Amino acid sequence: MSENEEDLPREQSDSTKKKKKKKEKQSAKKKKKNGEKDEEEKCKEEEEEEVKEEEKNIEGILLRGIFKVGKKSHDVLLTRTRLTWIPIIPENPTGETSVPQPGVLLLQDVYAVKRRGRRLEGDTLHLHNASTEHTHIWYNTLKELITGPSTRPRYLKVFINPCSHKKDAVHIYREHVAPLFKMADVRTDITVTEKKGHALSVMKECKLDGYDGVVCVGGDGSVAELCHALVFRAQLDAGSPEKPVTAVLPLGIIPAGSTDVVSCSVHGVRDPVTAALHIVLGHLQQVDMCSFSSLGQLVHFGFSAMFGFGGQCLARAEKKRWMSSTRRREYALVKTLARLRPEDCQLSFLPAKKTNRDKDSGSVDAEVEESWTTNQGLYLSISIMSVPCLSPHTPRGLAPNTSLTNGSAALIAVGNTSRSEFIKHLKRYGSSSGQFSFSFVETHDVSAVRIRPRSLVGWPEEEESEEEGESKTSPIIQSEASAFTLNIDGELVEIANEVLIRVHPRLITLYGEEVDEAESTVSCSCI
Ligand SMILES: Nc1ncnc2c1ncn2[C@@H]1O[C@H](COP(=O)(O)OP(=O)(O)OP(=O)(O)O)[C@@H](O)[C@H]1O
Repeated sequence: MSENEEDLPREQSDSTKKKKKKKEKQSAKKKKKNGEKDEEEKCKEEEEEEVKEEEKNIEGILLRGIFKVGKKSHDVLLTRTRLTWIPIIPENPTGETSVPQPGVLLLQDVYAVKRRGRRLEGDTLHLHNASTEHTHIWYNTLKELITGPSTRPRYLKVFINPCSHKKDAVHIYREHVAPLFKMADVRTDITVTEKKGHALSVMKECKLDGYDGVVCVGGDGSVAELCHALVFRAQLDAGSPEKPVTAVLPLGIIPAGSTDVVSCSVHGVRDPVTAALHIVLGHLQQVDMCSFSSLGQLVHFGFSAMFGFGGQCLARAEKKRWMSSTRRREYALVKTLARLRPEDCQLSFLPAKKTNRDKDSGSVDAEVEESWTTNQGLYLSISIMSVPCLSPHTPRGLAPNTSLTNGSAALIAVGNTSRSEFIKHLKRYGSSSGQFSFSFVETHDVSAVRIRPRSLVGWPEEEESEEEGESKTSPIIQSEASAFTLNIDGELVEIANEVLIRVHPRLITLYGEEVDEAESTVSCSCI
C-alpha cells in the first residue's frame, strides 16, 4: 500500500469547506429577490446534493481503528474508496490544539503507486496494531475491496524472449516484475520463447478463457509478434478471415529491447517497474492498428511500417546480428546514408476525413466512397504509423501528429533530395520540431495506403558480395524482382508485389495510457 502524495484529498478540510460553501450559498439565497426563483431552486438542489454526499461519506465507513503509522498513533478510517489516517494529537495543557493533517490513500491506487513524472513507483504504508484479530479483519476487508470488480488482472499469460537486446529479459522479469505481480496477487503462466514465431504458435492454440491479459517481456520484435498474434487469434476465434476482429485480451509490455517504441508510446518511459504497475493497476488503453496485406492476402497486423530508408536500414542491421544492438543500428544508419537511394514507386492514400469509420466494430470498411490520391515518383522514405512511435531517441515520436486512438495513421513521404538535406530532416526528429518543414516532405492523415514499387530490384551486386559470410539467421533480401522489404514494427517483412495498409481503430488494448512525450535518455551521435 502506499501514500499517493499528489492525490491526497483532505477529507476533513473538504467537509469544512463544504460547510462554508453551504453557508455562503444560504446567505446568498437570503439576498435574492422574489423574481430569482430559478436560481434559488438550483441552489437548493446543489445543497441537497452536498448533504447527500456528506451523509454518504459518513455512512460509508466500513472499518475504524487505532493504528500506529510510524511512531505515532492514528485514527484510521476505511471507506469503499479510501483509507484515511488522522494523527491523534493529545490535548495541549495550554488548551491550544493544532489541526491534525490526515493522510488519505485512494483504494484505486492500492497496490499503490507514486508518480514521478511518467514513472510509477511502488510505495508502502505500514499500519501497526498489536491485535492479530484486528489486523486480519482490516487485511481481509482491504483485500476484498481492492480485488473487487475492476480491470485489474488476476491471471496473466506471460511470454519472455530470453534473446532480446542484452539477453536480460528473464532477469528483468524476475528482478523487477515478478515481485510486483506476487505482491498484487497476480498469478502467471510463463512461456520462455525458444525461437521466432514460438509466441505466435502458442497464442494460436492455447486456451484463453482463464487469462485476464497477456504480457510480453522483450523488444519491439516480440511486441509485434504478440500484437499480431492477439488480433490474429481473435480473427480465428470469430471465424472472420477477411475482417480484422478486436483482440479479446489486453497486452502488457515489459520493455527489454533496445528501442521499445510501443512500450514508450503507452508508458512514456522505458521502465519495467512502471510497465508492471500499469498492468497491476489495470490501466487500459485502446490502440489503433494497421493490417498489411498483399494481393488480398493478410501479411501482418502492426502499428507502423517503413519503406525505403527505414526498410533498408533494418535489412542492413539484421545482417549484422552478431554486433551489439546499438552498434548494429549505428552501422546500418551510417551505411544506408552513405548509399542513399530512392525507391521508384506509386504511392496512393485514402485521406482519413473521407471515411465514415465504424469505431465499435473496429473497421474502416464503411467508407462512404474510396477517393484515393495517387502519386508516382522517387521516394527516399515512406512511413505509415498508427501510433506516435515515441522512443528515447525521438521523444515526441516519429509521428507526433497521430495519437493512439484517433482512428487514422500518419503518412510521412520523403521525396528525393540530397543526402545533406535528408540528414537535416532526420536530425530534427531528435530535437522534436521542424522535421516536416521541408519541401520534399509531405504528411497526410490517412486511413489507408497502397505502395506499388515500380521495379522490385533489391540490392546492387557489389553490396551482395560485400555482405558475404554474415549470420545465417539474417532475413534474405532477394535480388530477383519478386519481393520488396518493409520494416513493420522493427521486423523485416518481405512482400510480393504491392502492399495495402489499412487502419483499424481500437483494434487492440494495451496496459498503459496515452502520453505526449517520452523521457529522453539517449542521444544518437552518429549523424
Ligand atoms: N529464443 C529465441 N531465439 C531467437 N529469437 C527469438 C526467441 N524468442 C523470440 N525470438 C524472436 O526474436 C525477435 C526479436 O526479438 P526482440 O524484439 O524482443 O529483441 P531485439 O530485436 O533484440 O529488440 P529490439 O527490437 O528492441 O532491438 C522477435 O521476432 C522474436 O520473435
